[in-house]
Amino acid sequence: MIEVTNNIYYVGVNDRNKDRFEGLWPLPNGVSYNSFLIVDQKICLVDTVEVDFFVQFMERLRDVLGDRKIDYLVINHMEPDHSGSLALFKKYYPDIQIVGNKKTFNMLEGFYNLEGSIEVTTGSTLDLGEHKLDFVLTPMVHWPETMMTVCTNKQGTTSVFSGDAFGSFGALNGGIIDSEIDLDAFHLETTRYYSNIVGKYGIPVQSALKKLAGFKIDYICSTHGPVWHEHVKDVMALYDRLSKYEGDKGIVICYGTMYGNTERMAEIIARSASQNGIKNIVLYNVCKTDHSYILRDVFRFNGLIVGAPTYNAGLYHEMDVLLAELANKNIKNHYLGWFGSHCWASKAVSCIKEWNDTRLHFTPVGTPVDMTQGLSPETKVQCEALGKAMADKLNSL
Ligand SMILES: Cc1cc2nc3c(=O)[nH]c(=O)nc-3n(C[C@H](O)[C@H](O)[C@H](O)COP(=O)(O)O)c2cc1C
Repeated sequence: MIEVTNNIYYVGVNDRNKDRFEGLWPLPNGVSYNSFLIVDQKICLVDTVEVDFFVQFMERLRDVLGDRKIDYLVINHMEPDHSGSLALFKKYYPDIQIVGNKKTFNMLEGFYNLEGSIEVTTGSTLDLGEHKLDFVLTPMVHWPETMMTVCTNKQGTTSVFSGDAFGSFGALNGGIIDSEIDLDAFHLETTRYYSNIVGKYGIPVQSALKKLAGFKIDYICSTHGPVWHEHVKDVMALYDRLSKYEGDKGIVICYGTMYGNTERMAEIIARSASQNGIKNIVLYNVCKTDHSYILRDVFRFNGLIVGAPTYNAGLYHEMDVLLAELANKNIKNHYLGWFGSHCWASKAVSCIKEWNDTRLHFTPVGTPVDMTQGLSPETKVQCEALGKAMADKLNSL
């Protein structure tokens, strides 16, 4: 039995089997599906878990409750990694009252042919006895029906059940609350989770943070990763910065290459940026590093330089994929330089420019470098100039 605080129990599970979250994002350290149980005069469960883990989930519930019934199930988020157990769960607890908003109930019917019981909106409350629940609708963080449930007990301790917001990749290996865990592994994974899953929705995240500002929060209980207690302020500050797309000073240099010529350009650009005062520089081969890590670092740092060869009269397609993913995130406040290579008829450099003009809208920096065949002294000078231009720009901010 895992008590988070004052009769709020952790009843989540760990998934160390799945390779990729949403079929897309690698899970080298697994992921947790968190669910919480508030035991009071009325008993309330907040969210469920992925259906594959239903047996462990039921064991955790029974551990806390034995055969007592559950009065309410609050659904903060309908994504199937949290709602997948619902149809089965309802068979074990047929009298449970399902609490959600109008959009939750629409999805509940569509996904599982189930009916909601208590419809809430921002400002609605539910009294459990010693605990009171306040509901806060937070649409598009990161689905339309997403909401948060703020639970305050009579001693004044406030826990926010935040849905996917403030979540992290990584299974919970014994420790549940941040104070029980060495967080080194979770810092970057919280940012990778944010940038890949929530990153497109900076404006809704900002409006959710404003709604939460009225509460003095002691615990943030997300649906993935650690419960935040000692680091509530830090994780909220992180969300504030990331949702404003405010990266730290630094450059992500990302390239595609078949035979190493374009990579050589990237190395020269990186060295020049370093010599001109930039300390945070990361270099990625777009075919080698999973894009989720590149996206994460584009959110962490405000400069991006991309380069790729011309391929069949177009852009080397793995770079096309990355640029499409970046464009989907509506990233603002970022700077872009670019370069490319070709053998007989250049296309890559103009394709990258077109991506930026039409979809990315990063602020262009420096003069793009277009290399023919191999590295010449002139190309080397141009690459150095591009690295310097980005460094100068970021240093001037
Ligand atoms: C399958 C294939 C298709 C290519 N298509 C073109 C092309 O359409 N136009 C061109 O100028 N070069 C083309 N190239 C040549 C490369 O763009 C050029 O050699 C580039 O510098 C390779 O960069 P790398 O050494 O970083 O892989 C092609 C090369 C390959 C292997």
